[in-house]
Amino acid sequence: METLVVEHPLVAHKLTALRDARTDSPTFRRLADELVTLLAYEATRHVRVTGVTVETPVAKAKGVRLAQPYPLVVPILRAGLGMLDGMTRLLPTAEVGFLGMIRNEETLKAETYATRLPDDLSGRQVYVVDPMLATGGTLAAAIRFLFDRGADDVTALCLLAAPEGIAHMDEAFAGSDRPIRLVTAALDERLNEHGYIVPGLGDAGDRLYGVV
Ligand SMILES: O=P(O)(O)OC[C@H]1O[C@H](OP(=O)(O)OP(=O)(O)O)[C@H](O)[C@@H]1O
Ligand SMILES: O=c1cc[nH]c(=O)[nH]1
Ligand SMILES: [Mg+2]
Repeated sequence: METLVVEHPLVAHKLTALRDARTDSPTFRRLADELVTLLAYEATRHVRVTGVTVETPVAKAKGVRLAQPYPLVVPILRAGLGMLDGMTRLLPTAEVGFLGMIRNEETLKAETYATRLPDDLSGRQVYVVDPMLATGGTLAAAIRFLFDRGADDVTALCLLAAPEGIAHMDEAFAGSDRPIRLVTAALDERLNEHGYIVPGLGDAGDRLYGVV
């Protein structure tokens, strides 16, 4: 997996405020949204475009527009929903599919409880959004699901990643001929004994939407 840690003072500033345990849910949601916009700029560097010519008021100009089929954005519920609006603001013509997944907090295995995606993703470029890459079990299962439906190019955007999760992804997709990219605002130190990212930001879903 090709990993990009976005190093930018505004990203670092917003991420620091996001990590702060005193940050309330409304502020957390706003910061997550703003961070996605900054990450999406880097994450869409490989978005497929096609050449076009337009007429300016002065002359013809060569340019590009997004190629069809348009990209698919897939938030992993629940926490990934906090990154959806920021992504579609930058890619307004993208379609949106949904994957509901929850990590069993005892086994740390990901369980899928909802899927709402096109059956055929052949030739589709997909952007998966989920704030946390911890053990990597959730993201690996999500990408397997997308590959099974034919997706041929996947970029994951997350706010925080753990080295263990990246290693898991590299192992799970070793030898895959389909590109997988990860764009993250930070690579943290490690996981703790409960599978939480350290220093992390706690449970992203709970901080966005409240404890369930
Ligand atoms: O890399 P992993 O070890 O699989 O963990 C990461 C997953 O955990 C969190 O979701 P969670 O299961 O808490 O669900 P939620 O979004 O409903 O809170 C997070 O949003 C990821 O989906
Ligand atoms: O640190 C973590 C790990 C998994 N899921 C979260 O929300 N936070
Ligand atoms: Mg959670």
